[in-house]
Amino acid sequence: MKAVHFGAGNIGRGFVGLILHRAGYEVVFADVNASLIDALAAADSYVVHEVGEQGSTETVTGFRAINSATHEEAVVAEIATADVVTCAVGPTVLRFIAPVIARGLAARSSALPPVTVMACENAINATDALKAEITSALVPDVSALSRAVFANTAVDRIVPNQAPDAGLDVTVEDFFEWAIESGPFDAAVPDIPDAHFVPDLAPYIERKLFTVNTGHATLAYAAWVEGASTLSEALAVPSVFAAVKGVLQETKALLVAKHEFDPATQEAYLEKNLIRFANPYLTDTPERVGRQPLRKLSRHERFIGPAAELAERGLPFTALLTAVADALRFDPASDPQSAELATLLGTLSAEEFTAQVTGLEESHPLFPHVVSTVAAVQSAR
Ligand SMILES: NC(=O)c1ccc[n+]([C@@H]2O[C@H](COP(=O)([O-])OP(=O)(O)OC[C@H]3O[C@@H](n4cnc5c(N)ncnc54)[C@H](O)[C@@H]3O)[C@@H](O)[C@H]2O)c1
Ligand SMILES: O=P(O)(O)OC[C@@H](O)[C@@H](O)[C@H](O)[C@H](O)CO
Repeated sequence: MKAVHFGAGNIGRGFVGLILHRAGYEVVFADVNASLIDALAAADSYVVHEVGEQGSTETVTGFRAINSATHEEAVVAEIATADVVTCAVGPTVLRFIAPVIARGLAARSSALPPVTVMACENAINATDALKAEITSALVPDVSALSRAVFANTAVDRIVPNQAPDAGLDVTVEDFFEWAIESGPFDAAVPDIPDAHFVPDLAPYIERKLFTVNTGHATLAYAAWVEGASTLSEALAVPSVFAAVKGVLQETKALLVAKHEFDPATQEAYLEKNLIRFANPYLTDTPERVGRQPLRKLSRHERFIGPAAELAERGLPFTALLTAVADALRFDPASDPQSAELATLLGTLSAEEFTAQVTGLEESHPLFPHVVSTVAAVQSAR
């Protein structure tokens, strides 16, 4: 079995590549980072260090690596004969890899079984977004779409940026979860024993994004405001801990009301995540977890997504607004989106900023609350 995986970064090597290798796939990594691809192509193996209470070490072998910027034809040929295509490149990069996948599908023999395509990004229904981009790339002849099965997934494992001297090895937390929707598969689901296949992915992806990622981003932005250099250091500050716990209680209320999760089970889930965020064996930073604040402040993302639904249901969302206020203060020099955010804050009215950045409609019950939050941050600058 062969898998082509776009994005040989933290989650690519430390999660998707590892799990597919364990499942018996030969993994072909495709990435535009020349030094990373050269190192992978020259290596026989890399090591994944799983750290935490259940720490262990695992070696990944049997992979190949192709530079998709300079050797697109080779990636197209691999996709034409692959069993699985995955990606972990970031939601904003899907439109760049889609034309390559489209070409791979067009080159694929219709005699082969369809290839499974799964985007492993932190976004609701990222595979649907990838499929839409692939469709655009195939227009006007979209018949090659029938040579693929597209399945949405929810992936969860904290993989921080790696130490400069780590080489290809990756240090990851010991926890992971990979949920894949089963509906798109007619007969058999792909053979990935560490993944679980579920008929309805929505509760899983929303529980993950609105608990793990909402809490994580709240922690990152509060840590940045606090001047903390690591997330575990910030979480030890009582006011930061309270801010994170506050958003998790609000999103818990939404998840329980919307998906009928058992409240005690959801409480245990959020408590487990507080422990994950404080993992003393991992060094994770506000810069990584807060990266791309404009993406994180968008309509269906980890803050505005749940806050909007809470407002619609008449449930509290004040802790989420406080997290949004902290996000507006995120300004590391390394993050181009935070510079863009600062420019927008300085040039738009609070109403214009709210409409443009969050995508909320003026008539939405959350809109005036976000406007007030933005105005307060603007007047304090
Ligand atoms: N790191 C985590 O803890 C984690 C966990 C779950 C999900 N995710 C999601 O996985 C995705 C990747 O995150 P990451 O932390 O691994 O980031 P990363 O920056 O470590 O890796 C991304 C990789 O994609 C590559 N890339 C960029 N443009 C490309 C292109 N056009 N073609 C091929 N490769 C390209 C980059 O060179 C890089 O190696 C994001 O959507 C993230 O939200 C991350
Ligand atoms: O990858 P992002 O930028 O969407 O979010 C940053 C982190 O919250 C994220 O990478 C988590 O570590 C991951 O989602 C845990 O499963």
